[in-house]
Order: sequence, then structure tokens, then C-alpha cells
Amino acid sequence: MSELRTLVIFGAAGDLTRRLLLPGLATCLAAGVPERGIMLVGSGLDEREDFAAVVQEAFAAELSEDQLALPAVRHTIDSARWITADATDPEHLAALLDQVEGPLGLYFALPPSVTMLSCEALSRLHDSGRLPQDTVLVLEKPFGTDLDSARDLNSLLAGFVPEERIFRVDHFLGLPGVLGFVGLRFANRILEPLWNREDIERIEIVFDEVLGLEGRAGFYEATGAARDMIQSHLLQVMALVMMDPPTRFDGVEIPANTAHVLRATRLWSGDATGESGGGTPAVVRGRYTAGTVDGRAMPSYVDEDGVDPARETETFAQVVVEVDSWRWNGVPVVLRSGKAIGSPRQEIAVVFRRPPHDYEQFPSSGPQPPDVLRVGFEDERIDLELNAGGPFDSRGMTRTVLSTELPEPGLTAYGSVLRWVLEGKTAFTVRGDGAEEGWRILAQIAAAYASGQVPLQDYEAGSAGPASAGLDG
Ligand SMILES: O=P(O)(O)OC[C@H]1O[C@@H](O)[C@H](O)[C@@H](O)[C@@H]1O
Repeated sequence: MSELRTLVIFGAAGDLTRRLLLPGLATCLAAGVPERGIMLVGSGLDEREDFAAVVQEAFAAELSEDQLALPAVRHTIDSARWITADATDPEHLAALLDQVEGPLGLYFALPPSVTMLSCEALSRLHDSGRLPQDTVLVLEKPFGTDLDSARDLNSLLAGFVPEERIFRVDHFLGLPGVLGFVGLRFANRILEPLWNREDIERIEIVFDEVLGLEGRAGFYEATGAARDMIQSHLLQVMALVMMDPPTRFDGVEIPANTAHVLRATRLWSGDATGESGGGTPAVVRGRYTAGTVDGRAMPSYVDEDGVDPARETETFAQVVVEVDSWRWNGVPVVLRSGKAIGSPRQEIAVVFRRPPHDYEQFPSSGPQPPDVLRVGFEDERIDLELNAGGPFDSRGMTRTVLSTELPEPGLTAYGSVLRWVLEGKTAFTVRGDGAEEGWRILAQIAAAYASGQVPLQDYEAGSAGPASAGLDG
């Protein structure tokens, strides 16, 4: 696939573009991709004169003076322009396409319902021969709003664009810890032979945040923690961590192997009230009350503007799932994300089984704590917790941590996402069936909520989340 020449962002007046896409693009260009820069087009319903200035400002906030002066960066800023268009109107889209040079990428930074309408309009342009063959589509999460709408969108897309030109992006796959996991598993001998139900006791994938609602009620009220974080991000990360080894790191094998994991995934024992092996309840949901997080007073979620308390939107969700395959059957996987959490954990923790024999002579009585591998999502940290010492050691048993920090990647998570888009590499994107599986699993969580057996629990902002969630890290 040839490198993109133009990137059009639909919904470019929105928060995602300013806060994440433009800084990400800046880091990507500074890393030399694409070498000649990109023609960037912002598009939205309203006229805008200042798009190039917005790009300049976002790039300047992210890059050094030297990086800003790079020819690819300058070219991208200087050629940035705005095209006013209704992305759901085929005639507006046709007029936009007439004004840009291909190969072309269309980035939908739009709500899912609008993305669907826009793809319908593009499909009509395709049918009338007015959509260039090599157009690439980039779709943000959420991909659809439930299983049916994700299926509809997939079949619509399949009718006019091949899978290798569709990027269902998930920026968590661009976070440093997740990027590093590939080499950690597959470039070493010591982990992969243990990567199975015989040697791993449980896996925890936790992304708790200090941030609360931050004025996003319009989006979050209809979403909640499970839909926002588990349906997409945490399940995709889980699939990557637990997939079978691919024979190649490409857009055929990785999306296939991750979809295979998701197909085998179900709620722990299919019972929301059941407990996993470690005593963790299968489903927990919570909502924060007023408190102090990181020295900042935070109002109760229900007192935020635009919140309807009766809607019972959860700001914390924790589920235990099982990947029911030969490799993973019986291993609880805890997926958890909460807002307004004090001292939040953001990591993938792999807890190994204990050795088969407990020595009476070990100075501390009872079984030794398990070995744990921890990989931070954002902080480039890798820790391996092990036991050392013993009966002949005057220090007794010692818990040791082999700890290292990888260098910063230079690209933000969105920088990596955009790099893959611009280079045409779909290995770290979500395949159509992978997106549908996320919604199938979410429906099991929603059914657990609806069963009345999983009460919405209050937790104080700044606390560690609902007490009954029972994860202490
Ligand atoms: O920390 P990051 O990379 O911004 O990712 C977390 C965010 O991911 C987004 O996709 C969610 O919608 C947010 O609610 C969440 O805060």
C-alpha cells in the first residue's frame, strides 16, 4: 500500500483533534513519518479560517524548535487547510474529494452514528465511481454502539473498501507498555514457555484514572466505564497479551490471533455473582461520590452538570473474564477501570503460579508470594517480582523486584496510531470481527448489570474504588 499523501479529519473542530490527533501527528512527523510530510485537511460543518494556526499551535506545544523547523513538519503546517463540509452528504464529500490529492486517508473523528451516515454517503460515491480506489478509512472507537450496529457498519464497509484499507483504531494499542509487550513475549525464551494455564494463575489489566468526568457528561452519561474502557481498550489489550504467537507481525496474523482470543472470551463462569479463583467478584460497578483526588476537590458524579442520577451510569467497572481455550481455560482475567481513583494503577499484571512444593524450612511460614510481572501502560516500567533468600540466608526470605524503565517512545499513543495509518500497516488495528466480539462481551456485562445482582456501589473520589472489588494491587 502506498504512503498517504493527504489526511482529511472529519469532525476536526472537536476535542479529539486538538488534544490528541494533532499532537500525535506532530510526534509522528518528527520521527520522520512520512518523510515528505502530509497534506492535512480539517473538515467540519462550520467555516473556519484558523485551522493552520490551530495546527501550528498544537505542533509548537509538542515539539522542540528544531523539530518544528523540520521540512516535513513545516510542509504539513503550511499546507494545512480547512474544507467546510457535511460528512454525511455525498455531494459535499464529492466536492471535498475534488479538492484533495490521493492517496487519501479519511479519519472519522465523529460520533458513531454520524460515522455510519458518512460511510453510507461514501458507499454511494463508490457506487457511482467517484471514490478513489485507494482511499483509506480510519474509524475511531466506539465502532458502532452495540453488536448489531457494529455488524451493520462492518457489512456496509465490506461493500466498498477492502479490510486492509480500514483502520479501526484503538489508541491503547499505541501505549508504550503495550508496544513493549510484543518484544517482551516473543524476543525472549523465559516467558513464552510459561504463557499458559499451567504456569499463570491470573492476569489483571487495570487502568484506573485520577480524572473524573471533566465536563464530558454529554458523552459519558450514555457510555459509562465498561463501554468506554472495557469494550474496546482493555479487551483489545487483553487479546494482544494472550494471543497465540503469530508467525509474522503483520496485518493478517495479529488481528486474526487477537480476534481468536476475543471469540473465546466470556464472563467468568457465565455468572455475574460468581467469584473467580482469587475470590474476586465476577462483576463490580461503582459511581464516585464527592472527595479529594490528587489534592483537588471533586464533586459527586451525580452533581456534575448534565448527569441524570437515575440513569445509573457507572464510573467504575471491574469484570472477571475467562478465555476458554486450551491455552487459557480456568485463568481469571480481571479487567478494571475507574475514574476519580486516588493513587491509580495503570498496568498489566501477570501473576504466575506458585512452585509445586512448599519447603517447611523456608523462614517465613506458608506459601511464598507468587512471581508477578508488571508492565505499566504509560510509564515505560517493567517489574518482575521474585522471591530470593532461604533457610541458609541470614536475611531470611527477600522479595526482590527486577525493575527497569524502557526509554520513552518519542511518539504519543496517537502518534503511533497515525504512523501505522500513514504507513498502511494494519497489524495493531482491530479487525471487523474483533470489534464485534467486544460488543458481544459488553452485552454480557450489560446483562449482568440488568440482572439486579450487581448493585451500583458508591466509592469516594480519591479512594481505591468500591471496597468489594477486592484488588489491592
Ligand atoms: O489516558 P489516555 O491515553 O487519555 O486514555 C484514557 C482515556 O481513553 C479514552 O478512550 C476514554 O474515552 C477516556 O474516558 C479515558 O480517559
